[in-house]
Amino acid sequence: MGSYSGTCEIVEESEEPKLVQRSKWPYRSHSGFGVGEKDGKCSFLKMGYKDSLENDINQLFEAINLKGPKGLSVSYQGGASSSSSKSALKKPIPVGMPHSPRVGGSESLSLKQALRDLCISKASEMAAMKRSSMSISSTVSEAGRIKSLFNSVVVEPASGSDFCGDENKWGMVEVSLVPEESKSNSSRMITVSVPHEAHQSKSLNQSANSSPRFARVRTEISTGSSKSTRTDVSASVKIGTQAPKAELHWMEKQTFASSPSYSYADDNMPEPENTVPASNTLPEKASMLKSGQQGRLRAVASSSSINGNRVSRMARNSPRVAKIVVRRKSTGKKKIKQDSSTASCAANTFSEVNSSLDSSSSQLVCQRCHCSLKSLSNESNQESIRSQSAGISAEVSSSHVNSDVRKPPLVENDFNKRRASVPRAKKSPKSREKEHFSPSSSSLGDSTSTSISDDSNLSRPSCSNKPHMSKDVRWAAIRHIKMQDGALGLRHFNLLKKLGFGDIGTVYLAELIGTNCLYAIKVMDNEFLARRKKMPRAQTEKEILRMLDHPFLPTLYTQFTSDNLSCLVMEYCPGGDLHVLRQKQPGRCFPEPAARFYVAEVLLALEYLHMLGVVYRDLKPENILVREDGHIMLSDFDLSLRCTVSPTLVKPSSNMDPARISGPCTTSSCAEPFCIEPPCQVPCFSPRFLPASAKTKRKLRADFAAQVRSLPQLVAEPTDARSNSFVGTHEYLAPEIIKGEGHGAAVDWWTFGIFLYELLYGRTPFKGAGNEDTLANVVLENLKFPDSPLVSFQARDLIRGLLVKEPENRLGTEKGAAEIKQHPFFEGLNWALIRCAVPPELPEPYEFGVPSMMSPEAESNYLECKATGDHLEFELF
Ligand SMILES: Nc1ncnc2c1ncn2[C@@H]1O[C@H](COP(=O)(O)OP(=O)(O)OP(=O)(O)O)[C@@H](O)[C@H]1O
Repeated sequence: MGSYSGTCEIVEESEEPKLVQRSKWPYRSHSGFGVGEKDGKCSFLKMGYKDSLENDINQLFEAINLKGPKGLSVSYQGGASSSSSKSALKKPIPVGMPHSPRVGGSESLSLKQALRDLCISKASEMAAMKRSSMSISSTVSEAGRIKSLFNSVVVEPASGSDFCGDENKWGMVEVSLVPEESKSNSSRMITVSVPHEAHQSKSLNQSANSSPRFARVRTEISTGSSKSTRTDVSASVKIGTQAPKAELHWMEKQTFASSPSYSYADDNMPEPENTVPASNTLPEKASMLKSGQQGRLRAVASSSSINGNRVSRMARNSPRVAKIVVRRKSTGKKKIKQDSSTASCAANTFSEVNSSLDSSSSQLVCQRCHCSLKSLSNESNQESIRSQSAGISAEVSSSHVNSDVRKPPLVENDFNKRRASVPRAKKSPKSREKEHFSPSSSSLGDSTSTSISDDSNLSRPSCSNKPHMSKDVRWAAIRHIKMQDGALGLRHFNLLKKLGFGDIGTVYLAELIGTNCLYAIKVMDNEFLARRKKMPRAQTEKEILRMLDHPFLPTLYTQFTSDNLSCLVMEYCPGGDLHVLRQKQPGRCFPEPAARFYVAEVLLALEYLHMLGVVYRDLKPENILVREDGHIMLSDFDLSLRCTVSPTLVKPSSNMDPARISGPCTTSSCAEPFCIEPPCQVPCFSPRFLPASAKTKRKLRADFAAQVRSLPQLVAEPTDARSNSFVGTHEYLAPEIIKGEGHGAAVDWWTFGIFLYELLYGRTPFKGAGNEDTLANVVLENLKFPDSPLVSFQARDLIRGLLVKEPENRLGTEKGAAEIKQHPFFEGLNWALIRCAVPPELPEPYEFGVPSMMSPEAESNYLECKATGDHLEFELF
């Protein structure tokens, strides 16, 4: 058919094999290969132009004469006609070159005339042909698409396999993706077009599955000789050696392309037949890709997910683009599992990241192994990288397939390996330590069910869930020990001092050995708790501590069980508690500004707890610890009540008690905050006369506050939580608890009022001679304020609003902490920045750090647990 590569043939549809056998028209692929049809072997036919023309005409005559207008089929034929399938004939086979009749202009007139006559006389056939030509046009675009991808894939016969014929191997060939230059240099390559769209590849996949002959296409994209990103794509290309069409079948073998260093095999996928081993795959092409030459096919993982069941990949070719989107199961684990080089390579990558971050990071030097612990800023950076990798919504653009590295979660893997190699013998033989996971979690189940292995702990460090402490080196210290020894136990700590004890345990100051990091460890004897039926209290405390992430609440770094002792490793507060601190104040009470500061921070902590569905119930100065920086930390949650919270929008009630919304001296003619006008009934601290402008400003602020109070309020605190437990401390018990009427979050506002009262006056308001008297006073006695010390009207007004005996009328019951925050006692306070405010001065310098009485060098600490009455005593010896 002349020298053109590619032919457009009009062939008469035939179901008779013999007719097809007669049709021996050669065809040529544009690469110069011809495929004969009979024996299935490749034949390279070259014909002279004239011979070819005459042969064509003869064949045409023969075809026209022999066949009636049963229907004509037009086919861009990639091979000789096949008798195998009628349906197959209906689909044109694309061949990648222009199609034109081979009839030229230099033939003899008689021949031309004969042809013309033939055409005229066979008008009916032409009509049929016209109908068929419509299908040609509709299929040309598809053919073009197939052609484009066909061109992008170079088919090379696999070693030992015959492209055309090896029936034993079903005509399987290896198709490798190579740079364009490689293709042009190869004289044996056949280009194959692959449809662009995923659904097309899917349909082709189906059709190819039913075809007997197909070629497997394996693509490999390498980024370097040593570190290769390999994308194995299994494609089946039905070559038209027996049927006059080609079908393509693409099946992604591997979808992992997040790093150029990965090599991966998927267990779920059957190994393709006749695939070339990875080592045989085009190293020179890999280097070409590396040097910037664009491969014919570039893999784009557009949205692959390691955890989900969806992995998408886009294969691009420039300028021809082929997209292959494959949905398949998770592959992430396997890539790590099955290729250790992957892990090591990624570890290198991470070490590079680490080194780049080192300069800006604070370091903690481990005294034991002399390695440095990076601050959490590094950890969080790495964490973000890990999570990016772990998420594997990896999109490796075609232009960045070699450089845009998605890092895998190899640190975890690395750690897991190290952990696996940590011998159990490293642990103390007498300790039976069981590690628990301590991140804040929305899960509120029991600790055994929520405890997570160390692996999970490290892959998702607790600090990542506690942003306000994310820079804390104590996280890094704990994690370092865990990575080093696999699990944390009491043996890792030097217990330096007993800080105190309560109903369910003893709290020790402890140093994590080799890190200079101090912690408060609450040690609880499980046997003792079980015997005294206090296990639920311990459990409640653990669960709540795990949830917390707030500047005025304790951070739980980790928890573990060691020798049947439950240990909670928390933030250490060196400033003592407010009860002790108050005793040290002149007059045993705090100045009002200091009291205001402390209650404000406590209010924020309570508000946060309420929003988490925790009613604290045990507010008292003993449970308010002072941090090193002077800010507070609310501790001790074993009496807390867990409940659900359903945020509601509360409109202002029209008949609100004026006492609850009173501003500064609202009933007085005086606008002074601390005036001595009779209606205020309180002496002022120091009479001041403000300039008119200040008065105006104050008035405006009061008006604005009133307007704010009149707005609807979103309440996200428990308003209907109920409990009948008799819990708390006598002097702090709310009337509804004493009366056993059932109580809810409002009890915290009662205790908040008692707390403020105690800070300001140095004693609680209803204290009696004994506990019984105290309880009776709480229920029956009216609130009274002593004459001294002097306390502002606003403070007393707030206390009055809080210590309302009926909980439904109590300040805070309706709108929670927001209602209390708006009280004039807190006017001008910047709630959002109070954590940055300068705290009240401590009465005397506190001894921060390690007490000298106990040697930090004492490495062999043992706990002795003594139960004396209802109390546990743990002693060091
Ligand atoms: N993080 C900490 N930092 C410093 N000291 C602490 C810390 N936690 C607790 N303490 C001290 O330990 C003492 C006992 O702690 P805690 O009250 O939590 O034990 P408890 O058994 O829960 O007590 P309770 O009987 O109130 O339930 C406290 O009074 C406090 O002084």
